[in-house]
Amino acid sequence: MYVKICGLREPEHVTAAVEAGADAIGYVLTRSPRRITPARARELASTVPAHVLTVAVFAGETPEEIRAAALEAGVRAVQLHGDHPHDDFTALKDLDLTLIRAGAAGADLRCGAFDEDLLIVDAPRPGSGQPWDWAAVRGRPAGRWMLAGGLDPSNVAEAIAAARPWGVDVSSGVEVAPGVKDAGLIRSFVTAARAAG
Ligand SMILES: O=C(O)c1ccccc1N[C@@H]1O[C@H](COP(=O)(O)O)[C@@H](O)[C@H]1O
Repeated sequence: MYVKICGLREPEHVTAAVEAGADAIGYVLTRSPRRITPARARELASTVPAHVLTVAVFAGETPEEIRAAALEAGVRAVQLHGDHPHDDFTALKDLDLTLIRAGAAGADLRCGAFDEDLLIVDAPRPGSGQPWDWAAVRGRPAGRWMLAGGLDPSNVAEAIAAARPWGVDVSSGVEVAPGVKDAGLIRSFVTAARAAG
């Protein structure tokens, strides 16, 4: 089970995620209580070992804005959340970064449909922490896809059993307040996801 922990802002939480065995770590560079600057993301990403994917999260920015911020942040992947057209992915292809497409269950659920490398199937409101009907997508997404939206250490096993994803992605569910992560919750989430997967 591939595990991504998103919305990290503090070095101790990056360390907790890496030590717990997370496969990917996300930095939100778009409008959100978790937003950080590309410079801060670079600082946080600089300590992350090469086997962990560092991801910059965007929602609605232009390919030019995404390109500039991702290069400044020095990440290994970009996540385009929401209604980004196929052309936005094409425009970023030459960056040679892992491309992640993220959207709600109404979108095209074939990983690779927009030339992306990974797909995230999320709740209608990203980063809201609201659980949704995970079982509704069971058997529908194809390829390397992560389930997101309202996951936490106590429900991730149930969500995995319901949707049968390739991976899981969490933000609010490992926080004690919006934008404030908790190292213990991060560790519990990774452990629970791995045990269930
Ligand atoms: O986390 C955010 O604030 C955010 C803002 C804008 C786009 C994406 C965002 N995060 C993504 O939302 C889900 C996690 O949601 P949840 O909080 O666990 O319910 C995940 O895909 C994040 O990458």
